Amino acid sequence: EDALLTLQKDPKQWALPTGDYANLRYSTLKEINTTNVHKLVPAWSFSTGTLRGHEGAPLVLGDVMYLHTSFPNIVYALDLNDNGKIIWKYEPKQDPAVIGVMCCDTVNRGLAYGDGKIFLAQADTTLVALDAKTGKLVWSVKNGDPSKGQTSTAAPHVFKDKVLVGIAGGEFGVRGHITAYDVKDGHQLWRGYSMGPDSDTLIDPDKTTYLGKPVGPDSSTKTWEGDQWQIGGGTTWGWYSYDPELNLVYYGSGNPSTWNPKQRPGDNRWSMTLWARDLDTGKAKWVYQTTPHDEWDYDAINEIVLADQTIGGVKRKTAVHFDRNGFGYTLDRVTGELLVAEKFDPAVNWATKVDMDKSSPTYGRPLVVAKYSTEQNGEDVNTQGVCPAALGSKDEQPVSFNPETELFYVPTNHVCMDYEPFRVSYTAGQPYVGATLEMFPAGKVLGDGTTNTGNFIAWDARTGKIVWSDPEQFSVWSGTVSTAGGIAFYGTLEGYLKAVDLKTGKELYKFKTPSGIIGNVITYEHKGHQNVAVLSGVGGWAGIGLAAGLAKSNEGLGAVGNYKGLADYTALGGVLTVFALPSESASAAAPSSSAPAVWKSPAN
Ligand SMILES: O=C(O)c1cc(C(=O)O)c2c(n1)C(=O)C(=O)c1cc(C(=O)O)[nH]c1-2
Repeated sequence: EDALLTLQKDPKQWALPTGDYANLRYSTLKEINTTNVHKLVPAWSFSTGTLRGHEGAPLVLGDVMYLHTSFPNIVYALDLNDNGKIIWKYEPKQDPAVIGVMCCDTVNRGLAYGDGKIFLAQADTTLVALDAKTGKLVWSVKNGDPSKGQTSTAAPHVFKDKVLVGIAGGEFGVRGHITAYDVKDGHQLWRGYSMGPDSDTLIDPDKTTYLGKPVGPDSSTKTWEGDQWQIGGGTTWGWYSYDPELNLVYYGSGNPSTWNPKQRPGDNRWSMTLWARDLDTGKAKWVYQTTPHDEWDYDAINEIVLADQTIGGVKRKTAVHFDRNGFGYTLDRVTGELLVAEKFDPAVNWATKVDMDKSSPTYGRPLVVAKYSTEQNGEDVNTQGVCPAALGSKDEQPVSFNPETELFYVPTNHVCMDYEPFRVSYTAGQPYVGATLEMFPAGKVLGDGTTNTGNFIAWDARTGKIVWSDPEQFSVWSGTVSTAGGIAFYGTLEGYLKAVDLKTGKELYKFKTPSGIIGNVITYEHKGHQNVAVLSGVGGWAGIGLAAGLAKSNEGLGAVGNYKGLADYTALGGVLTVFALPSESASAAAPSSSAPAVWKSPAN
């Protein structure tokens, strides 16, 4: 029996960092709906005590909320019955040297729960299991080595009786892997690398498939020159999903190292790859590489959402993925068959399309436009006006799928770049980047007079079409939740929590929180009433200028110039804000026996 599976079906709680195994980020709660959401008010708030970027979201289990922070990754257990009074606090002791090898701010994407424990993957790659009741350390393991550039930013994911963690450090030549540990005592069960010999990747040459065909022996190593795969990147710092019926885990691997494509001939498999692995053995069932031989840093780590949809009259178990490269992919998650691949950002110009002709030698591959090929233009040549920019048409900020509208709600970037590769040599623990970038609004390339660097869109993954698109001044770097109340919530880099109508995209509510939002909105129920919670705290790659105090336009791996306007709207600081309807409208909307007391001051 899988207790977590039962727990995630209860909309009163938010038990997984992704909401549920499928990563739908959908809630059946509907007390807050299209007609009353404009009345939403902050009920209580909590300063996390750290300043830099706050990604992810708290967990809610019963009357307790578990909250994490940016480095040094403090964990709080907060009492929901007492406006967030601290039940316990855990503060890891970590060597601050790790900050120097974190590429994109000192973010952490959150906690996981299972077997009575709260799991934290610290920046220094230590995975700790804390007693959920007391905060006492139960066990800890080292998953990597920061002196080699290995760090942790992703949330751990508990699937059944295993806790899965990834590794970051693609800009330091780290070879990516995903590792499963036993929730009980932390002993390692399996580790699957993104690249290397079949015994490392846990690929079976005869059984693991790529677009329906077995991959054959040495499918990874033969696409690299010599032993370059050993420093090949393909890190695993995104969100993972799990299908209990198929017993398969889904996730994506990141960019090949270095960013200079000339230095690593070949397809660089299996970087930039969507993976389906057996939860118990780690064995790969299928792989699909979105960007073979990456020339732009289009990591494929973005989440894979498991939604069941009817496509061409056939009911499918689909896997939907919005890649950094600007294509929205729909695959059959049982077989890895490619069903749809279309651009979800109108700016995308590096490829004309993904070849969908099964008889073609380039089947399943993007058709690259020569002008935007940093490989063809070569080293020390500035390839200009490539769309999207390295941070993609979407980065790690997760989408939501709404089963009622059958649409995906997608936080996107609308940013292009100039990209100049240069030669680098590898030294363990030193940056191994190999390109300089400059980023700017996509309108500069499109020539349409627009200056927005984000859009919040609704997407139909059955056809690969944008249904509506709301421009945002800045990239939408916050994750989304959608509800049975007909609303999607997301945050903006200026700091607004927003609610929009699922059908039309019409803005129904906004509230300016204390700092820019790069966290993911969640919703849960407490004492009979629906609450919405979000972490503010500007940072991440988009907010790195503010978070790390950088000012030169091409600093922060090229992001600083593009987002410099943020300083006119917001400043640093981690704060959780919890929203609810005021008591009169809440009772009118949904009569309840329990007292709607969350927004009353403790004095009442
Ligand atoms: O290659 C890597 O290992 C790696 C790690 C991370 C990270 O751990 O945050 C990011 C990236 N790459 C990256 O390419 C990227 O766009 C990015 C954005 C962010 C963020 O939190 O805003 N992290 C990362």
